[in-house]
Amino acid sequence: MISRAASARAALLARAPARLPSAALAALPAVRAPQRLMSGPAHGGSGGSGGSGSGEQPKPGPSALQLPLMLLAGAGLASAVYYWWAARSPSKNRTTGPESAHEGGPTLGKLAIDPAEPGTTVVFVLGGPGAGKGTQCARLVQDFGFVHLSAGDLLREERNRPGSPYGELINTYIKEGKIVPMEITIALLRIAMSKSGGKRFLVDGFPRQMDQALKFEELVCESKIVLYFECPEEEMLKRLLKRGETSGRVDDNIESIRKRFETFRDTSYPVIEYYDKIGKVKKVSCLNPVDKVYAQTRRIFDEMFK
Ligand SMILES: Nc1ncnc2c1ncn2[C@@H]1O[C@H](COP(=O)(O)OP(=O)(O)O)[C@@H](O)[C@H]1O
Ligand SMILES: O=c1ccn([C@@H]2O[C@H](COP(=O)(O)OP(=O)(O)O)[C@@H](O)[C@H]2O)c(=O)[nH]1
Repeated sequence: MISRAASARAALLARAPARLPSAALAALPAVRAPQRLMSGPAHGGSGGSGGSGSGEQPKPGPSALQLPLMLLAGAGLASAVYYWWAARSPSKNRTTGPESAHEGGPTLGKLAIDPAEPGTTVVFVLGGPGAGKGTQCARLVQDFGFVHLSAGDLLREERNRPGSPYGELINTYIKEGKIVPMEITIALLRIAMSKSGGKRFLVDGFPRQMDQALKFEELVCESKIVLYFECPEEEMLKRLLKRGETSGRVDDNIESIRKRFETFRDTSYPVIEYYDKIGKVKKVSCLNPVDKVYAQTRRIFDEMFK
């Protein structure tokens, strides 16, 4: 089992995109704690992730020339955070900044990525865009007392935070269906985990890329299982276009949806394959009404977490 896992991991890493280029470290802002943590079905039973569309502040789109420059700048900035972060790491499992993460509120630049408390349970909730991850998570929160953390919601909150230097970058990545550099997402997740005070987490929509999975598990916590909501693209497309009628999300439109599907196929699905090879994936078909999907999901949680 271990050697199969190791070889699967090596193969996937070989397919992972190259690291971002290095750049100078910029001064980094305070990260506000997300509002929906403990019970707030971040996605809402009917609106799903679209719920996070409230407060959506579409920004003027970049021109064709600006876009690659913004992506490059964003990548460089995030990369700088990563290298700074890695360079200061005194041990493999713990990365500590020069000052306390709690000094004057957590900041990305000063953030200490502490491992999660012993006894913490993390379930990664994966599936294509619009499969129904958020909808099912909201039900699980009610019945099993998990804290629901949607990585997408956390990124949208950070994007909307006045003064965030990541706002434009996050917005561009989301609109383009690309994956925001993991340094930002892992930091936001870790802050949300510690602020929640909880011990059991549904980490929804993350990891979307193999290196994110490995880094999160190295720094924060191993996942207990991976709940995979399987859904054909045509069904997800229908659901997303419907959600787009009210979500106000910058990416619930046909152009962005196509790009998100491509990213899911090429970059995120391999994460599911990796966890499947090591026996961690629990697959649920989403091609049924919400209640029926939930009945199957619930059975898995009854067995594992009751
Ligand atoms: N089983 C289902 N059948 C029909 N519609 C669904 C189902 N599950 C979710 N939806 C709807 O599809 C859309 C996407 O669901 P959501 O939970 O937001 O997906 P995700 O979090 O995976 O993007 C929402 O509008 C939601 O109400
Ligand atoms: O770990 C994550 C989670 C989300 N996203 C970005 O946020 C978007 C929306 O993700 P979310 O999970 O909210 O929505 P879904 O695509 O599942 O409907 C994605 O397409 C990515 O651009 C990201 O970069 N990293």
